Amino acid sequence: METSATRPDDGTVPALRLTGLHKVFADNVAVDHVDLVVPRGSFFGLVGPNGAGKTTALSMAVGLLRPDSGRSEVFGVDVWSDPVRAKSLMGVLPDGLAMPERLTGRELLTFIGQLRGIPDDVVAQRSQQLLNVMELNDAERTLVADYSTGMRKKIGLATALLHAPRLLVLDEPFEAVDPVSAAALKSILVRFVSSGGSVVLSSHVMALVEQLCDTVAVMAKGKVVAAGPLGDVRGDNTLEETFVRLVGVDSGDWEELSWLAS
Ligand SMILES: Nc1ncnc2c1ncn2[C@@H]1O[C@H](COP(=O)(O)OP(=O)(O)OP(=O)(O)O)[C@@H](O)[C@H]1O
Repeated sequence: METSATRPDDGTVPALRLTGLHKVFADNVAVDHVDLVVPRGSFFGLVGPNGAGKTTALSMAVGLLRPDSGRSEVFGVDVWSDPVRAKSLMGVLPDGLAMPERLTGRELLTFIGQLRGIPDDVVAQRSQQLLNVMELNDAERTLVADYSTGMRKKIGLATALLHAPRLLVLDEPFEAVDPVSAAALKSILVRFVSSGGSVVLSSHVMALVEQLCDTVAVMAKGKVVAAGPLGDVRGDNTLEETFVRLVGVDSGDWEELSWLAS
């Protein structure tokens, strides 16, 4: 049988392929046999309500959380059987990224660059450029421990980009990022895709996904309920309308909160 170690990347394998990915926490099925294909060169948006399983699926996809079953391949390389090679191809911004808190932004980039085996002069040059673009220059002498949530997202994205990956997997990259920084991040990601990179991001902001992404998947209760090119998934509706139709709205029992009425 052909293995990921031998399968050549002939230019047609997808950037990311999830096959039968499954994860149960106690008796809670967080991700339920998910199949997903992220075409190379696509800007892929993963949406779903709170608790749908997005973070769990992405964590398994990038090798941070071991699946109960199923597999994840990055450009044909199995993330769990060939993690070093798979991780060299992708940059990851996980949810709640744990970072060495007692390093400054520049020190963190230098540290990550050394771990990645990138030559020192290249790390220094790329770090400066990333700090500039992320508008973290003023904060380069600030310890990560003292960064705001949005600044942590930005330095996290910088660490994900440092080794020039071919695929970026970003869990809620715009959460807590101010509009000016968000515009800068968007333009970095758009340029990354237009130069041949592939991006997968999760978000709750439908307008942002519609603006950036050409391909989307909607998750609900651990399953993928729709996936494909944005235009096919939303049809003549907005993504938000499609999302609400697919996921359903549970408006709850307002009577329970009658004490709120003045
Ligand atoms: N480490 C864990 N231990 C136990 N249950 C977990 C764990 N991580 C996630 N879950 C559960 O798995 C389900 C999916 O959670 P997940 O965080 O993947 O959803 P999500 O779609 O990313 O949600 P959100 O949009 O709120 O971030 C939820 O029911 C959650 O409570």
